[in-house]
Amino acid sequence: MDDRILDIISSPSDLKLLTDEELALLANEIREEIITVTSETGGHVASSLGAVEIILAAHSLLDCPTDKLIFDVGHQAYAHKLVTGRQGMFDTLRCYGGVSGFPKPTESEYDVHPSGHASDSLSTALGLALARDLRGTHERIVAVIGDAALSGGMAFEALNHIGQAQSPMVIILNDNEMSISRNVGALMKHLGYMRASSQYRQTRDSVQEKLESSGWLGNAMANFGRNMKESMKQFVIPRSMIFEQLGILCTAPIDGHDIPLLRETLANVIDTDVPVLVHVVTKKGIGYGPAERSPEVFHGVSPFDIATGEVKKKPSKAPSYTSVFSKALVAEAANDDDIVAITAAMKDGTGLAEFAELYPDRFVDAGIAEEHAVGLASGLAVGGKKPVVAIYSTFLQRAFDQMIINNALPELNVVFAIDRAGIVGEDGPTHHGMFDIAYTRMIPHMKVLAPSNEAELTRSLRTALAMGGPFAIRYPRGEAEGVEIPSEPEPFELGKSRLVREGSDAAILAFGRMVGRAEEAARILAAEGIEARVVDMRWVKPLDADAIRKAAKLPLVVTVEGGVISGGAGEGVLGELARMRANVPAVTLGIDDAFVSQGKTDLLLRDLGLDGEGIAKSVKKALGR
Ligand SMILES: Cc1ncc(C[n+]2csc(CCOP(=O)(O)OP(=O)(O)O)c2C)c(N)n1
Ligand SMILES: CC(=O)[C@@H](O)[C@H](O)COP(=O)(O)O
Ligand SMILES: [Mg+2]
Repeated sequence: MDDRILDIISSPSDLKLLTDEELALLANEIREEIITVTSETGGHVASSLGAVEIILAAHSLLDCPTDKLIFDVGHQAYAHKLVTGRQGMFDTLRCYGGVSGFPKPTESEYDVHPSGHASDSLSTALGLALARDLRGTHERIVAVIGDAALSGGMAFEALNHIGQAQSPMVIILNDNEMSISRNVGALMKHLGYMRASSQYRQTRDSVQEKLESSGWLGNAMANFGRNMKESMKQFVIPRSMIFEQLGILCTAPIDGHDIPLLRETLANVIDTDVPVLVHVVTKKGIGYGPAERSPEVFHGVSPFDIATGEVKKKPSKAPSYTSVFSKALVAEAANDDDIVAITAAMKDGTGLAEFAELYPDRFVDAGIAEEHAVGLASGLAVGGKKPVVAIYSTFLQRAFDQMIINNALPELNVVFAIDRAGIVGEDGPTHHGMFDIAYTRMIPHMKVLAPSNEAELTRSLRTALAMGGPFAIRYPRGEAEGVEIPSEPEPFELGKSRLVREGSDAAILAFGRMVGRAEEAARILAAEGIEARVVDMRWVKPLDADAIRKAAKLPLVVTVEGGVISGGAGEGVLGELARMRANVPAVTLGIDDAFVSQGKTDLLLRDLGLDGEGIAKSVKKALGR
């Protein structure tokens, strides 16, 4: 590619030298770069394509990094990365050791906070604004937030505070009517109303203009037009000004792909002395046909063929855990009318699309609102239903309190289907499901299952629905193990593990996906003359005390789990050993006290010493071999 404007942009201040036409050319180049790179790396294509002009317009007016540009979720910020000195390494996007898919302060001084989880940008923005006010300085604070992220509880709480605090800041609402799938909720309807009424206002104003300038129609008609305008104002304003009622000035919706209009509007409000919301209407995926046509697919996409938009499928030996869960839940729901499935804006990601299709009345998309989703589940359970709440491990962190107080304390029948448990890969530290073992097992009344393969997953769901009470089932992202799935899954016995392999030199007590790795370790060890017993512990809570007692009779006990060691299942085993006064050396393997970076899951597990080789090495070290 010759003579690209992009290649001479080393910092956002370079954008100030460009005309509107040049900025529009740059937007095209950025789109081409995003599509080229993500076709190899995968990534959040549709949201990033939709936010290019917003980012260029904002950066061309702001003086970052002194001024602050904050991104909600951060999945739309690729253009920001490209104009803040990272285009040279942009082809490493989401790769091991490469550029993060989200804003990351340790990567660039232009990245304000580690984005990844939705709806937190406004709180951060207000915090920055209050800190600025206390300092007595005048930097500009701008937050970019999507229409779906704005519906999250944290964003609502922040709006409530922003309206009261009246600290100057600009909120750019990037309204594309989409979450990952179609956006939901009353706020989304309200935004639609604002868009529609603004279109109405434009038409009405232009009609009025024509009427007023037309001698042919005469004054009487013009006055009629004016009267109509006044009466419509009363109709339009009270219903559309939710933000203004909260004390936040709000612009009429504008086209978020029109750089001159964006720049003009932002220039008008950027030196505001009150909070202002700029309502920007965009199209998710704009500039790339396949992404425009299928924004859900191109929200977060694997590598794809640019010409056709077809996702490059890796050969797989097994279905994904998510799709196994999806089918198992549909099968359970066919026999039990009380089952209700709940997602927090992740219908496709959590595999609930088929359920939603088959049982629309028993499916709830709560929006990006994990706390609410879990609270709602509790209400449904009190009302006699059996809610199954499917949420990614990392996002369920948001609903920790609701799990404890609303669900576990009253011992309600709620099943938490915790998808993306453990290392998830390219999304990196904000998305790894490292904490769910710790945060579920500490909750009284909660039972926790960690299936080690797809057959175990179907049995786990059957067990949870049959046994009742608060139940968590954790399973990982990606391909399952390729074992046969029972057509009639048999429920488990409470707190009973499964012996996978016998051995007398050490016992490896493994949880979930780590069972396969432990078996691999046992094979490596066997080749060196060390016989390790491998136990699929199945239950994180209650732990199988018998299996632990038997393990304590061997020279070494090793636990392996795909989450944090601190507070994890291994520490539960240590507790059992202590209670038994067992005098046996024990090692807990898992994720040490650190966040885990991005990259291919197998690579990250290897780094963590949680592949077969790593586990075998730890066993040998502990045995002094
Ligand atoms: C707490 C939390 N829940 C769920 C998600 C998953 N998620 C990422 S982006 C997204 C949709 C965002 O929609 P919107 O804010 O409108 O931005 P758009 O992608 O439309 O630009 C969701 C549900 C998340 N990142 N964080
Ligand atoms: C930005 C975000 O939070 C989601 O889009 C997430 O990246 C989805 O992850 P999966 O690819 O595992 O569904
Ligand atoms: Mg959106």
